[in-house]
Amino acid sequence: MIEQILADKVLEVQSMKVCPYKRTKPVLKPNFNDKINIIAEIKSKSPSYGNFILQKNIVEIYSKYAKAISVLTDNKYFGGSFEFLHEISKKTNLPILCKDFIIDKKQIDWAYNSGADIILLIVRALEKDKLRKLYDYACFLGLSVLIELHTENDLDKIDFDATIVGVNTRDLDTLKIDKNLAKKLISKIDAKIKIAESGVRNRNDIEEFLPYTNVFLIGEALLKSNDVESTFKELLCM
Ligand SMILES: O=C(O)c1ccccc1NCC(=O)[C@H](O)[C@H](O)COP(=O)(O)O
Repeated sequence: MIEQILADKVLEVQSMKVCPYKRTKPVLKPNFNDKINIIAEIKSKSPSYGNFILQKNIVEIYSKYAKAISVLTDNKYFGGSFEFLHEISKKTNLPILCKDFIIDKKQIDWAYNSGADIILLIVRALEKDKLRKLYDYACFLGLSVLIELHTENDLDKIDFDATIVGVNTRDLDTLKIDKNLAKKLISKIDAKIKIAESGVRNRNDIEEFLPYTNVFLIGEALLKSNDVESTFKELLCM
């Protein structure tokens, strides 16, 4: 799956124009100092789930309970766009994570100007040198960077001091969730902020990861909920 996504991304990047937006607000730094911290994700669809029906007041609810909002900007597989991120950034005071398959500086410029505060770099998607260059460029713009790992091999590509490191429980080829592999990997990371990403659906999943981290990137459980506030309360143990 990931090979196809990346091949499509190369074509998308080649046809990218200059971003029409100009960033006006300062870049926000995420704060994950609560007992449980949720980065709540907005996407219209995903390859593993299908289509989501987005509630009208979703940004408002997320802003009440989450510590940051993750916005998918990939269009083909997740139904997102930079325009969508730009609109969301105008409606919240939370830091925004631009979640995309970033392979080029141009995408970082779009993320920055559209209002993102954090970008995602997926280690599996990048050569070691490219990963470092994109990381340095995002830092130069003042953005935070979430470095995403899937396997232990990914660790070999990180020769810099990554502050925010996430472990995605979803295998990018099969799309299957493996929480045990993720827990093993997360315990090997020495980063200031560690994030458990994907497949966190309920309070039990949170409890399972709490010995390893207290920051969670959650999309599906919130997006398919009929009562998003109650789902937040369950996940946050309120
Ligand atoms: O979610 C997918 O189907 C997917 C497929 C291929 C590559 C990436 C994919 N997901 C990206 C993510 O990392 C998740 O959107 C994010 O961690 C939230 O996960 P979830 O809570 O399971 O929606």
